[in-house]
Amino acid sequence: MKSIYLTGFMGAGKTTIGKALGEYLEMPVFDTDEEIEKIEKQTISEIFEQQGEAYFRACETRILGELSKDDAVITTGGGIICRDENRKLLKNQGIVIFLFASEEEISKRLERDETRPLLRGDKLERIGTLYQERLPIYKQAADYIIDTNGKGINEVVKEIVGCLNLQ
Ligand SMILES: Nc1ncnc2c1ncn2[C@@H]1O[C@H](COP(=O)(O)OP(=O)(O)OP(=O)(O)O)[C@@H](O)[C@H]1O
Ligand SMILES: O=C(O)C1=C[C@@H](O)[C@@H](O)[C@H](O)C1
Ligand SMILES: [Mg+2]
Repeated sequence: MKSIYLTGFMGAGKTTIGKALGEYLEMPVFDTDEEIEKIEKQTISEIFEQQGEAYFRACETRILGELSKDDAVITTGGGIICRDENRKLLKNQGIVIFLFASEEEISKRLERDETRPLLRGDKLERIGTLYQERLPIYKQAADYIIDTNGKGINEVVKEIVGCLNLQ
């Protein structure tokens, strides 16, 4: 089958849900952020600090193109849908599932997380601005939308499996 791509805002649970989904479906899982960290031998924060966001975005597009295998779960970085080129790759390469979580839920999940470079400074304000900018793009780039608000990891996995008729 075509690969399953999980998209969504930082903290939507792409990495967490993707790992559980891959186990459930017995499919390999690739995370674009983790692949970039392996290749660059730096954390995402270090790449942003030392090479800048434009460099990170170029790595992200390259990795997305390289991860065009079938039969895999691919979990993406929160900003992947911002580039037109990436949206085309996603559309052509697989099934795109947008993991929705409300701005309030995202703010709660990321309250104590200091690993996201784009949320430095006033975190709630940064989340608010990026969330409003990106929400329509996630929706537009998605084949399916799964609401994760108030749901546990296994519940979300079951919903994805159900909506793809894979159960
Ligand atoms: N459905 C959920 N309910 C409660 N907490 C969740 C849920 N999904 C994820 N989380 C928690 O939210 C935090 C962020 O999750 P995760 O790192 O998977 O997000 P992400 O979408 O991959 O973010 P990023 O775009 O920054 O990579 C983690 O602490 C995770 O345990
Ligand atoms: O939403 C974003 O733009 C990002 C999300 C993370 O997954 C990382 O890709 C990085 O921190 C940028
Ligand atoms: Mg992630």
